Amino acid sequence: MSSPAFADHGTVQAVRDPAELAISSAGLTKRFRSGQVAVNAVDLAVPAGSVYGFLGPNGSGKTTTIRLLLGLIGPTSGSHELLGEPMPGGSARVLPRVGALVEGPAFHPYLSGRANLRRLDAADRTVDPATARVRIDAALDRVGLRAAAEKRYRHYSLGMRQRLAIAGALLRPRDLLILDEPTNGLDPQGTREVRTLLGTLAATGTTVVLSTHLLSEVEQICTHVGVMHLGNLVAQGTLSELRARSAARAEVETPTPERAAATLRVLGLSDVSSAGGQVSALLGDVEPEKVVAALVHADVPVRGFAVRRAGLEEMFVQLTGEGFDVSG
Ligand SMILES: Nc1ncnc2c1ncn2[C@@H]1O[C@H](COP(=O)(O)OP(=O)(O)OP(=O)(O)O)[C@@H](O)[C@H]1O
Repeated sequence: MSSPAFADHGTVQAVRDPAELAISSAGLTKRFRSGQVAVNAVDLAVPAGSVYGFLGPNGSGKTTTIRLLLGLIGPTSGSHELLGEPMPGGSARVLPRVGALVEGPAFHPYLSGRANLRRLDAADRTVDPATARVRIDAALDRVGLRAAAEKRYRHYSLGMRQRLAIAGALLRPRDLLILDEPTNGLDPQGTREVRTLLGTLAATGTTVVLSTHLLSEVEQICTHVGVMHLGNLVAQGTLSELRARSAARAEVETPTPERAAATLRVLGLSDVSSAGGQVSALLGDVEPEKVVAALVHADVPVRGFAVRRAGLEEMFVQLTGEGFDVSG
């Protein structure tokens, strides 16, 4: 399976076999009546079998995109496919294979986890009530709640509550799970529980898409990432592709920063900045050894020289102009 190339402004550059994509969209756009464009020409490419982190600051359009994908709202323009089926035409065939957690299900606090799932299962008219117990037990097993199944929901920890919500989405076998901020509001223990669960689900071949505003979450559990900013998909691909794309900077430590900065500019380096005894600039296509030679040639005393690649966090800041919450 080939990997998608990074898109500079929301376009997927590599042409992929659509059959390998669990989700693909072309020009998906949502303009609300207020005139606000919440999702702007988004071309998603979510490879089958991936754990795809849909990353962006609050208000960047993640939830609206997920609602569009699930057909909960219609697009202003653009199209998309889920599991190879065009939507909304293929809804009846494809939606039973898609589990989603957008607004968590309303669980009854005084009922047990099992009884809550029973109610949820009974609301699905398309399944055979005679096999409910098997389905519910299997879902409880998958989220590790079998032993706590008879406990009342109100006695569940936050992590257990979220795992029960995921169990609700797993009452049928699913090929694709779409989860909106599944760890939002959880304590560290609950967050760990849910992340571990998502890893387990992915290991069984289910494609998992989760939206998050936490870069660390993407780094810990995702294979792929799509970055949203102001309704635009500003980058998409594997984590290693994103890392490889991050810009390299040359850093020079010198007692003559002004002369060093001038030399770097002459060589064609951009974004030259100087602070203290340190001069830094984007390398671009210039080879580091050429930079060192030019500095020596210009009689710049070089006390230290390093080439540093921006970390993912710095890169996201460059892409979105915003810091990401790196905790969690
Ligand atoms: N029904 C609506 N009508 C008008 N504007 C909306 C509607 N729903 C969302 N928006 C606006 O669209 C933008 C994107 O919102 P969205 O909820 O998709 O972002 P998000 O990335 O999921 O953020 P969050 O994590 O805060 O939910 C926001 O500015 C929001 O105010």
